[in-house]
Amino acid sequence: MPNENMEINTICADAEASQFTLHSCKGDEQKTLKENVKPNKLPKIKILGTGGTIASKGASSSHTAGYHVDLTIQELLEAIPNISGICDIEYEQLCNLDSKEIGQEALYKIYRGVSDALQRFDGIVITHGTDTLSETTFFIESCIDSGEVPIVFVGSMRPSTSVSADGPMNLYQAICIAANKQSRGRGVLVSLNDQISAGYYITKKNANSLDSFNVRQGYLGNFVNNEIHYYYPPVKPFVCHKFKLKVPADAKTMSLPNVYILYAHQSFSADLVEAVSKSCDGIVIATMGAGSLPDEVNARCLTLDIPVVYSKRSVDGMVPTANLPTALPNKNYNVFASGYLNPEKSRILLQLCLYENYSLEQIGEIFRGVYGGQ
Ligand SMILES: NC(=O)C[C@H](N)C(=O)O
Repeated sequence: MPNENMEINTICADAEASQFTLHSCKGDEQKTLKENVKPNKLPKIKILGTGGTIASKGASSSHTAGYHVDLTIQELLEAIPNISGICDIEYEQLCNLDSKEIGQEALYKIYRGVSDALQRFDGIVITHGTDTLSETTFFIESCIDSGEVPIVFVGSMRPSTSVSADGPMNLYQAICIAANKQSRGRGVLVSLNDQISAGYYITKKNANSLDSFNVRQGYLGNFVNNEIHYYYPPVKPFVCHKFKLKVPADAKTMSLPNVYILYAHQSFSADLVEAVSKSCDGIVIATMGAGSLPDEVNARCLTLDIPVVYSKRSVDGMVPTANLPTALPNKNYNVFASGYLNPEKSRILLQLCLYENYSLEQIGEIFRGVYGGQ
């Protein structure tokens, strides 16, 4: 349960000194205590390690590519400023992978790790590679109702061995964010490069820069010099459909249906789409513009027996339903627009719909929900 008694406001420029003020939230008796006065109860934060660049080492301090995952979550925690005045932590290594290797088994471990921690902790922090971070955040936001407990994902763009490695500061900030009362009720968050973002919307936009995550709907707040500034009151994306992942409690993994992503381009082939459709349960297409595909591809998609989601190559913007092809007579309509979702998030949403055995009609409703329930 969230800690009702304590609100933490960090006020000191010197993080090492850990001079935090602790405000008792009980009625009128608002007291300000220095960190050396032992608080009764600090927020309890669970930290789950999964790997990524944040847990990587390179060949030398000037290398920012070609590194490998080599650090445990304990070693990562040893490299950050003192947090003993902020929260009590417990940590666990779920896996230690570059995020390109995260498949259903690792994703399920993260899901289980978060679900278990929700019962006993006030906040959860997950270290994760940035390449597929937005897929995991979208999956967790779609499958877990976290109530008041913030779930904060964090990664880094530089390996731990590089000059000006960003990992330790990002991790420190993520823990502060998870422990902060203002973060309650905000669902899945991402802490990276001093920004706090919404896990549902966030997307990796730059393959190299420290400011790699930045999307229009994404930023919720800022972390500066130990201060956390949210721009809005607690909010979760109201377009997010919550799925109940029905997996037996003793299962080691889940088995989501196969959904493939195809990237459209000039001369994009209808035969390719049809050939792929024979070996999967659904297709997502990164269309040109806002749902544009050659007429022949549109016509072929409508004849398939599996759902096809039209997403987009462009990082920003959306695919409106008005750009979908017109239904064939006497054939169930199997083509859906992804709205604001990029291809990889559309893939997860379609996988979850298929896992639930939703009908084409229900899948249509879920995807229309992405626009805000139109
Ligand atoms: N910056 C990173 O974390 C990239 C890394 N390849 C990963 O996703 O694990």
